Amino acid sequence: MAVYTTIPPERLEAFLADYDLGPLVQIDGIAEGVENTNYLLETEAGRAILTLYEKRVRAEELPWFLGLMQHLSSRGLKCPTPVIARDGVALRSLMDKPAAITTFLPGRPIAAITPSACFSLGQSLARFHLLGEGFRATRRNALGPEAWKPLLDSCKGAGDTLRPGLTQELDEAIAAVLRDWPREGTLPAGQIHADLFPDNVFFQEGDVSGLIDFYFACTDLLAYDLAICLNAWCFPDEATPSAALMAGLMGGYQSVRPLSPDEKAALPVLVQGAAIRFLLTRLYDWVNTPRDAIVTRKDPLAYHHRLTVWRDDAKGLLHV
Ligand SMILES: Nc1ncnc2c1ncn2[C@@H]1O[C@H](COP(=O)(O)OP(=O)(O)O)[C@@H](O)[C@H]1O
Ligand SMILES: N[C@@H](CCOP(=O)(O)O)C(=O)O
Repeated sequence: MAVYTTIPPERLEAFLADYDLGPLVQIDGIAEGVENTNYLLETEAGRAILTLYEKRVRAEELPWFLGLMQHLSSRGLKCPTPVIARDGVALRSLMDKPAAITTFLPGRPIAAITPSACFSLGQSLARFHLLGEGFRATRRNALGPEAWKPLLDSCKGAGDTLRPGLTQELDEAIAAVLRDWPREGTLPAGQIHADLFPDNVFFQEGDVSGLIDFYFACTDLLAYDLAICLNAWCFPDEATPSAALMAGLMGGYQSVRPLSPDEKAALPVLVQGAAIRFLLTRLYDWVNTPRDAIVTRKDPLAYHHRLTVWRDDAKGLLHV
């Protein structure tokens, strides 16, 4: 569920009066998503998404996220763009929470991941990276390598209840990955999406029709974004890697932005880092989400499987 805040009709009407969208035809709460409250708005001007930003997104960072979306969509990336109100401002307040309207994107997440879907995803990811070049403001990755050990420590050994020995194993894996992590300035960096999972990519007739959910986006290594996608898209049963899906993703990406030899050489450590990052945030949520919460907790061990696979032979699997 992702409707944490309901809006009385008179508050909505007053909010919409600041826009040039015409009268409201219909409003529906959107069940998908976990972080924010999302509504599908239908006005005389067409469809749009109304988002009320809930606790986990820091209000002071919203101008950066909205600015990046505006920058990328105005340069042709298929992603939501903030709708500007009559006073020229996109980020507003509704029900005492930050709120914004963004454009609606057609399409749906893909039902079954195929090599050609991965190719199309790779192309979109590379375009994101190239088009992000002109967006100068930066945002540090709050879930980057230096955050992993504190995140593990904050779980206070709870991982061992999911898998005996997991805490120590992760402690050692983090240390090993940090030792090999590319030094600052050695690989191309820029704006990355950082959470481009299958639920955040819409498809129409087999091709990507839109990228959504920019609220983990940050400034980091471009190849790390590809490493996140290799984890999220190329393990169809959550444990076994698919060579065909990886080839599709790598091929699509490199058809738009070829990786440098240094980026290729770093990919084995970047995929391990990406597996650790999602394992840890899922573990944190596993420990800290009340059992009766309506949100479905995601399985941390799915990323332990991936980490094991990468540690075994990332170089061979990725052909780098
Ligand atoms: N621009 C958009 N166009 C169409 N649907 C959208 C758009 N943005 C969000 N949605 C819908 O809202 C859902 C939740 O959005 P998302 O940004 O993933 O929320 P959360 O940040 O809460 O996880 C998506 O799965 C999708 O169905
Ligand atoms: N993609 C992350 C969780 C973040 O969820 P989202 O709904 O905001 O994309 C994971 O799978 O662990």
